[in-house]
Amino acid sequence: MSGESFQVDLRGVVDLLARHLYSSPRVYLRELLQNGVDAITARRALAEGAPERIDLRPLPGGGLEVCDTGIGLTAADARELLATIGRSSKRDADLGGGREEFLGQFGIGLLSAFMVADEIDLVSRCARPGPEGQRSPAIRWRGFTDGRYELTELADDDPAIAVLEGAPGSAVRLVPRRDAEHWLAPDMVAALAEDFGGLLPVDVALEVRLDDGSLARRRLSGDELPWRVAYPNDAARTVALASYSERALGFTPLASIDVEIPIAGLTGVAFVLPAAVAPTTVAHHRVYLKRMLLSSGVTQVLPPWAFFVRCVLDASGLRPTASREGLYEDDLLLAAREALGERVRAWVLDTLTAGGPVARRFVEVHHLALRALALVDDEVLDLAVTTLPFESTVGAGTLRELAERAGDARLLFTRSLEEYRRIAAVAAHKGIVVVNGGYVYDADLLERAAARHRELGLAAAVADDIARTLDELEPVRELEILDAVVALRATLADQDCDILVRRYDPPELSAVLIDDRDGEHARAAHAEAATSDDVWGEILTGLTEPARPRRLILNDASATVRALLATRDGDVRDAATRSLYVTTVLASGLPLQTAEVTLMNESLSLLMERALGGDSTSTKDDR
Ligand SMILES: Nc1ncnc2c1ncn2[C@@H]1O[C@H](COP(=O)(O)OP(=O)(O)OP(=O)(O)O)[C@@H](O)[C@H]1O
Repeated sequence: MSGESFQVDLRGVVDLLARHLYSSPRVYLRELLQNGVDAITARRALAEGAPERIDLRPLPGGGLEVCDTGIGLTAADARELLATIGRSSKRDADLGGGREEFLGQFGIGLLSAFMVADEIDLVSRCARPGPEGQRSPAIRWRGFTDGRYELTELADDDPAIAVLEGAPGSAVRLVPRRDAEHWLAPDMVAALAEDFGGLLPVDVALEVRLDDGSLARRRLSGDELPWRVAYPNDAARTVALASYSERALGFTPLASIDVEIPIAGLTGVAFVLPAAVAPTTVAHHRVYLKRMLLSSGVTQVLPPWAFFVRCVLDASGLRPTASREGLYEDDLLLAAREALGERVRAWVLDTLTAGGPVARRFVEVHHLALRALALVDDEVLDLAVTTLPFESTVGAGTLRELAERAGDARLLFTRSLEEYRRIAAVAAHKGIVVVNGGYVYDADLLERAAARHRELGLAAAVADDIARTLDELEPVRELEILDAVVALRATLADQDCDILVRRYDPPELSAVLIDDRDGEHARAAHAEAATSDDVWGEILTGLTEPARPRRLILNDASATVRALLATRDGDVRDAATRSLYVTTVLASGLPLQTAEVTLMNESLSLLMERALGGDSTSTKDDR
């Protein structure tokens, strides 16, 4: 069998890797810094005290030179490593992954420079001595976008060597590509270097020309990880971390949570957002790998429920993807994500258990997050019962507080906002405690709380719960309005809605609607009524028969309803009944059908005609 190699069109590969792998040309600087840092790491493995410096030098004509005090390259290295795409000195041949101490591993990083440069010109001298102990000769390697390269060994008197200042190391010079000059401008270089390399442990500096013409180094890196700095006390640390969050993330945190996951070589801080965000928000975290910024948009380090924190992390054990803009989804990342989630969760539990101002503020701002978490986490649910506020007919309160208010009675909850609206006004006046379960997560949360905390006496409200809030009329009054009720029922028969009259508070409320389209509640109430012989049974029977899906329950305490029941004008009575029906449907939060809108318009027209027709002349006369 004869082995043949792929024929590769270099121009295509260079273009593909340089321009389609990375999301922005800005990463060119990160790749150059990374090569410098790795070269320095390799050199320090040879000679402990070797200098650790990277100089960024803007060139006249718009180019940029990046000089490092690293291991350097021999001509053979350059031929093998720089001129072979995908070849890296930093890969672990046995394990396939990148070697622990280095940032790079794929052997493609240098190509990213072609996003901003037409030519990469590298001068280098290897720190490793030759076979006879002699100093390695300096080399010059020039690579072009079309895949050509030139490699020369430099004579000791070659002026190109001057840049190395007689020491080992490398100088990479970029000749700007047309239209990409701004990526190489000094301010841009400083901003990129600070963003990517601000936390690097090596000395990265930009060369700047001072007013007197002399050159100076503006240091851009070397900061200790902010969470690793030794502060005089906890308060000073809190202030420093808060101000770091302002600079790096753009907000003053409500709290900060230290995180450490040894298996991933990970340390950092999770900052709690000071304001609420939608639960659908995808959280972006700032992740460093071996203190080089991977990306400020990493989404994979926390579980989705932790949308209320933003992390700044540094990890040595996690692996980057080839574009180095995200993390490779391996078992270690999975374990790290779980551990980080656990850490944030533990903070939530500790904070809520301890109480105090941070806990109060957290519940106030991030109650949605807490509800989301309580849905999937029993321990958080237990705490939520005593910390999370719910809206109810007796005001806002935690479930524990509301259960106390309900006393021996059941603590009811509705599964939707509409249901709550329908039931709330009447229940409030009766002192019945009903919790609004209509907001995001709440219905499911209340169901879970009801099942896990039976001591709360929490139960979903059904139609007969509403029935219990309404008083029967005196028999005399029943008789009095009998004919009127029959007429009213006839009016709404074509709406498939029954009419009943009860007396309840508040008197301003003319009617409530029981909407029981699936009929389940009605059947349950009916069955209950059939087996009970007390007065409730009768009321329930009254409410559930005939079993039309909707029942409009008029309030005999309302002046409007009393007037309606008393009127002898059939047209007005019909129109008023229909418009009362439609407004009650609306007030219940139910959608209006086209037929109902028509009904409303016709009824209102008639009522207005009657009202205006009677008044128009007298109004004039009154003036
Ligand atoms: N400044 C430098 N000093 C010494 N060697 C270098 C330098 N820059 C590049 N090299 C060598 O060239 C090789 C290829 O570099 P390149 O940036 O393309 O890939 P890499 O850093 O190995 O991996 P990655 O694709 O993950 O960045 C490196 O492995 C390294 O051996």
